[in-house]
Amino acid sequence: MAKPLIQIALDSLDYNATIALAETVAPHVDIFEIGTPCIKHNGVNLVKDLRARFPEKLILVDLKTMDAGEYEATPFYAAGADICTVLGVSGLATCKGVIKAANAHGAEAQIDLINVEDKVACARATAEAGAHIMGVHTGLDAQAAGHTPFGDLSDIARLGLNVRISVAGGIKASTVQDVVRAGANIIVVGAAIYGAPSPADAAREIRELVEAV
Ligand SMILES: O=C(CO)[C@H](O)[C@H](O)COP(=O)(O)O
Repeated sequence: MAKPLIQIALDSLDYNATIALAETVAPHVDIFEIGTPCIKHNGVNLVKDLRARFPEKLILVDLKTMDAGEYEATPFYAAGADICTVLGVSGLATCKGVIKAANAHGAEAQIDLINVEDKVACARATAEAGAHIMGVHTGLDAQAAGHTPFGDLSDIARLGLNVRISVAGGIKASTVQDVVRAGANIIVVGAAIYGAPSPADAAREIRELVEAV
């Protein structure tokens, strides 16, 4: 199996700090995630800027779309996004809209299972509808309440769906190898990199741990 990809969550609101962090960690990551607060704050021009600066990297725009899937996602794919996210709780019609926009641009749609009651049913239905990536995600507020994505990751991985699995939610050096072993294809790391004394060293350590599994 291919080595999992490493995704840095760029979760700052500050435009220049976002670019600077991307430059710092670029040698150690595969995907730049423009986090939801960041894309809301900075808009589509940040996608164009990152695309121009890093033509070799994948760019995920964490839109967390809730309605009007095709309409909302299309300009972000047109600006250079490789992946946009849509909320599983939005329902199948909205997910299908983002999948359609992704396919029109030769790109991918990721279903974010955050706060979905029946994650297995949602994953099955959206995979059947052509979703490319299933995002197992414990959000920042749920993390603060003590939740982790590990149980959900096992539930989704064992379905054997024809999608890649992304996992996010407080992943750090001490847990990254467990999520690789549990079947994650894309590992999202935010605070454990950008909150570290040296984000470059933290990203390098994550890469080395993933490669060592
Ligand atoms: O999408 C997000 C919050 O909704 C975060 O970007 C994601 O959870 C990764 O960050 P962290 O590793 O700090 O949890």
